[in-house]
Amino acid sequence: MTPLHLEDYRDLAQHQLDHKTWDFVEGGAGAERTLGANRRAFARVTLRPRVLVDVSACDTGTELLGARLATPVGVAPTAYHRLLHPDGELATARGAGTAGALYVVSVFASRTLEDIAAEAAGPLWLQLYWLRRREVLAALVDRAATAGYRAIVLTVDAPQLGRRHRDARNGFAIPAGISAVNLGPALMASAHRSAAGRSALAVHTAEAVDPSVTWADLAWLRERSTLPLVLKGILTAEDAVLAVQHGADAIVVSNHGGRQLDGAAAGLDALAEVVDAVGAAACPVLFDGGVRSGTDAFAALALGARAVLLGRPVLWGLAVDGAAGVAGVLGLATEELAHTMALTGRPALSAVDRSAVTLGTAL
Ligand SMILES: Cc1cc2nc3c(=O)[nH]c(=O)nc-3n(C[C@H](O)[C@H](O)[C@H](O)COP(=O)(O)O)c2cc1C
Ligand SMILES: O=C(O)C(=O)c1ccccc1
Repeated sequence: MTPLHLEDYRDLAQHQLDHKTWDFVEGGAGAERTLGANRRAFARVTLRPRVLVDVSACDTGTELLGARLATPVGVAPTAYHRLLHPDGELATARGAGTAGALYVVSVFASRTLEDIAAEAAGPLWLQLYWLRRREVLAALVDRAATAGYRAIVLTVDAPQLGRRHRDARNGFAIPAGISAVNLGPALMASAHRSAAGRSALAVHTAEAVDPSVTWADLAWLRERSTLPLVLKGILTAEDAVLAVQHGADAIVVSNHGGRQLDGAAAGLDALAEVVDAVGAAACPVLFDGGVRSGTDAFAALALGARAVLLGRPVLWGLAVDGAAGVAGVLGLATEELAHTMALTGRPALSAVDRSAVTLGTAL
C-alpha cells in the first residue's frame, strides 16, 4: 500500500510493532482526555479560501532561529527510536535531512548525539530534561554545541512523568540492548526493570529528572551555553510571558501529546493565547500535538505558529520504513500543506495568517 495520508502509516506501523511498544507510542496520560482533545480541536477548524490568487508556486520554505528550512513541519523530540527501527535516530536524521526538516533530538535518544549529527543534512536541536545530575546536564549542553546542534530545547512540562495507564498495565520497560546512550549506563538500570503494574519509565524519570527546578534556574543554563534556548511545554499566556522575561529564544506550545497532564487544554486551543502574549515576531512560537495532516499544520501556522512538530507520525514512518518512512511522513505532510496553501490562495507562509481560519463547531 502506498500511504496517501499519515494515518496510513499508522495502520502499517501497528502491524510492525508488539503491543507494548504500540501502547507506549500511542498512549496518553490518565483517561486520555487531553490526547483526544488534541485531535478534536483540529476538527473545529474551518478554512477560509481566497480565490484568483497566483498559486503556481507555493513556497513552504521558512527560517527559524537563523536556519533555513524547506518545510515548517519538523520532528518532535521522542525517546528511544531503536524501539521502532534498528537504525534508530540515525534513520530519523537521514529522513529529516531528505525532507529539509528540523529534527529535535531527544535526550533519551538511543544513538549518540555525535553519530546522529554525522547523519544529519539539516538543522538539529537537542531536547533536554533537567537532570538531577547537573554535571551530566552540563556535559550534554557542551557536547551539543561541539557536535553542531543549533539550539537547546528544555522540556518544562514533565517534572514527573504523566500517569500512563497502558504502560503501567503492560509493565512497560525498555528492552535490554536499547538504552539512552547519551546519559551513561548508571542512569539506565531502572528503565530496564520491568515490574507488574507499573511503568519502568515513570520510575526512571523520577530518578533522573529534577522536579525542583524553577524559572530562577534557567539563568544557569543560559550561562552554560551560547546556544538559543527553547522552552517546550508552555500552555498559558502567563508562562509565555515568563519564558520571554527569562530569555527564551522560542517557545513550543505543547501538552506533550497528551502524555503528561490529563485535563490540560488541547494545544491548538492554547496557541493563540500564547502567540498573543509573546508577540510572535519577538519570540517564535512552535506547536505540537495532534498534527496529522498538512491541513492541521496549516491551521496551527494560521493561528500563529512558526513551525509544527510531529511526534507519533514520525515514529510510524520510522517503524514502517526507516529513513524513507520518516522522509515519507514529512514529505506527505509538506505536500498537503502546499496543496492547502494553493487552495486557500496563500502561496507563501507569510500569507498564512488568522484570516485563513475560523475556529467554530466541528465539520
Ligand atoms: C513515544 C513518545 C516519546 C516521547 N518522548 C519525548 C521526549 O523524550 N522528550 C520530549 O520533550 N517529548 C517527548 N514526547 C512528546 C513529543 O515531543 C510531542 O510533544 C508529542 O508527541 C506531540 O504530539 P503528537 O504525538 O500528537 O504529534 C514523546 C512523545 C511520544 C509519543
Ligand atoms: O517524554 C515522554 O513522553 C516519554 O515517553 C519519555 C520516554 C522516556 C523517558 C522519559 C519520557
